[in-house]
Amino acid sequence: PHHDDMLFEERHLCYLSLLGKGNFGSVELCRYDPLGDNTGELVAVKKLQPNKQSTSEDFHKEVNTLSALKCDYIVKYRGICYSAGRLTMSLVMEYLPFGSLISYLENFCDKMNTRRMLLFASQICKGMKYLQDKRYVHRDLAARNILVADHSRVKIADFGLTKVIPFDKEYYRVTQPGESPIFWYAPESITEFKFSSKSDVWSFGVVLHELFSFCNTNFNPKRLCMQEIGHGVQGPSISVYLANILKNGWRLPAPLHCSTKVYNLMKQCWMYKSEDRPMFSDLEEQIETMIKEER
Ligand SMILES: C[C@H](Nc1nc(-c2c[nH]c3ncc(Cl)cc23)ncc1F)C(=O)NCC(F)(F)F
Repeated sequence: PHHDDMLFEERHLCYLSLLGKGNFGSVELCRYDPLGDNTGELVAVKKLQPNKQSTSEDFHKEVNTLSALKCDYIVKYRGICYSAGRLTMSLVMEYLPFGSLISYLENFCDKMNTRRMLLFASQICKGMKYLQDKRYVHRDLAARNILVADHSRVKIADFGLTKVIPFDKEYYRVTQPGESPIFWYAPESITEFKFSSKSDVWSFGVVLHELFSFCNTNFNPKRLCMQEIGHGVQGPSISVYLANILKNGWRLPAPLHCSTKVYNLMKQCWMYKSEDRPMFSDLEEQIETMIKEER
């Protein structure tokens, strides 16, 4: 582990509440209180329950991924907590009080405006550009995996599916899809399990759609795609239908009150061929320009 990681002693980690569950285990809100006087800091503790989907090797990979990332727009890794007898390990991260972007948009809808959405979008671009420069592919970029630090700062989180692209390739190919968020996936990820920074760009376009739909559950990507595919389609054939409608040019419709310029940004991210999609640096420039033009 890196020199500035802390080793958290389990006896000083006080459980406060369950924040949420993933396909790896759960994330709990705890107070790290070595003085025992409730003055300790709040932390988010990711407990690993090795199951069929994720093993402790995956866990170590996530620790190595997270501890190498130092960016204002990526959730901060704080250290590790070994449980008694070192049977299970926990990943300790900073706690962001406003929670995921999904819950933030539901709770602070009235605070949202185009300017703030574009600010959040540019910060996600900055975080993704940082990841891309380190040849990381997130593979699960979605509003549910963006955390809100305060009313003007968001951070990318949940690096459970992140992979490093081999030095001699431009993409990462996974073997089997597992629990895939296919409605956020680029066509080449659905049909060939290929992941690259350009497939992350596609997912970023879907996050833009979620942002500008105010994460309105009636317009979430899964529901809109299933409406188009037909609710009668079930199970693994959904990805075949989804790949087909995307190949035939269907895309998520423009969210209500979304400007043409913002929808064009999404459509650039959803170009069928990955090489026709912009880089995160291009997207960041376009968004910065749009922020300046916003009154
Ligand atoms: C499984 C965990 N789920 C949840 N986490 C939090 C949360 C609030 N504040 C937080 N601060 C640091 C962390 Cl790591 C999580 C939270 N809130 C609701 C959840 F359902 C999670 O990690 N979700 C991915 C992401 F972090 F991106 F939201």
